[in-house]
Amino acid sequence: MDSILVTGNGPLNGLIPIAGAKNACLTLMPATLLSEEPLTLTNAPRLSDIKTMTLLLQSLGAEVSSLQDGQVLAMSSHDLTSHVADYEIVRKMRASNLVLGPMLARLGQAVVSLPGGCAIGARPMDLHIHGLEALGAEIELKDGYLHAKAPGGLKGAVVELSFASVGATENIMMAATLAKGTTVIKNAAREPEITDLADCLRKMGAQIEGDGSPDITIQGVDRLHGATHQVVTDRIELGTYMLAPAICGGEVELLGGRISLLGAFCEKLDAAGIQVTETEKGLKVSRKNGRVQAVDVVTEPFPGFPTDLQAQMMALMCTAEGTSVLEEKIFENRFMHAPELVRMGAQIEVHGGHATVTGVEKLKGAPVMATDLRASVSLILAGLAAEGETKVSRVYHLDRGYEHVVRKLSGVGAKIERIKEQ
Ligand SMILES: CC(=O)N[C@H]1[C@@H](OP(=O)(O)OP(=O)(O)OC[C@H]2O[C@@H](n3ccc(=O)[nH]c3=O)[C@H](O)[C@@H]2O)O[C@H](CO)[C@@H](O)[C@@H]1O
Ligand SMILES: C=C(OP(=O)(O)O)C(=O)O
Repeated sequence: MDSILVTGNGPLNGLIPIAGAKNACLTLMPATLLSEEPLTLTNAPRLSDIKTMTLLLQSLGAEVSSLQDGQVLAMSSHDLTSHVADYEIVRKMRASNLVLGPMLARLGQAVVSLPGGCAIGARPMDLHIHGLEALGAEIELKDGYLHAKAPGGLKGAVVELSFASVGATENIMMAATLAKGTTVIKNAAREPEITDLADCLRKMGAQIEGDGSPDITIQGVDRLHGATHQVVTDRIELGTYMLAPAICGGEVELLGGRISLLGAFCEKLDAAGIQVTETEKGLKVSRKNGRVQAVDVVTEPFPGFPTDLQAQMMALMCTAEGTSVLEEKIFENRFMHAPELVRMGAQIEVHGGHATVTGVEKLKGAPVMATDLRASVSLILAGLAAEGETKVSRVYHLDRGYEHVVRKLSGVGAKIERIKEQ
């Protein structure tokens, strides 16, 4: 298993290109199942999760080719040969569940392994199931698989989500594009990835309004056609790399970045003493002056502070002036990075869903272990600001969501290398 070796090396300066969004691409790819005609995605990120989704779609009979160094995904679902999403693939990646809505809509049936819990939380699928049942699907759990069918086709309905789940909104929205009549999703998720999916579906002929607001209306159509779509910028990769000059000093421009993608994250950076300026090419980030100030953070659905940036923000707070409280309201077990940061000299106390961080002058390098995707990058950020060497093991988590981390960070002056281990 490979590891990443980081040595604290002072301020960072230069440019970092931001990739297309993993979480957008993982819902855009299953959208190909809605049409017999080809769907081409440009600006796809080169990540292991994208490879996993490629394998899943191929196992269903879709053709998926990765062109131009993986940045273009050319997909066709003309002849689907299976409607079963196998446990062996689904267990590797929860987002596999996003084939459920499209397969049900196109084929009238789908068998999808229930993903089960993961390190950050239990993550049930009840909202996906209730939403699809409201559209007329019959769903039962057998042998660990969701068996879904809609023999008479799906019918539009009003679906009120008790929580603005990203995945449930995506599954229901995709299914509703081919349902008969009108579907309204109330309390829908408003994340930029939802709007990106709606944009792509509209290019395929879907009739969708209201994405980006809590009420999305979908007028079902008989069929969708092919399209080409550029994947939106990855706001989580963007936010992660914005924190690099915030932690280390210096000035970094994030190519492709936009403030509108970041919601409350930018407001918190401003309050912490970080300057963010929109440029023609992206966002420029530097410290305003002096030490970063402690700020309190509560994770919430978009446009609130994203849970996927909580671990990275905690790394910043570890050396801020004062005490901050980070409250995790989306996932019940998303503080596993805290004990690893403590090994680097951070002062953090976790009580339930709250972590209290008292800033120290300097972190110290240490061997640490990545426990999930965002935890792994938070340890790298902390390592960049620490004295000495930090070795982050289990970096396969990192490969799920960050392409070319070593190249991108060494490009702005960081001392970072990947160590290949047998
Ligand atoms: C591939 C992808 O896009 N992943 C993102 C997506 O995950 P994902 O779509 O899984 O996240 P959700 O918005 O669905 O989950 C948010 C909360 O709702 C709960 N819930 C969800 C569905 C359900 O049927 N029942 C239920 O109780 C979950 O357990 C969790 O506590 O949004 C999360 C929240 O922004 C991000 O952290 C993930 O990076
Ligand atoms: C939690 C994440 O991903 P997933 O939903 O695929 O587990 C993430 O991207 O931080």
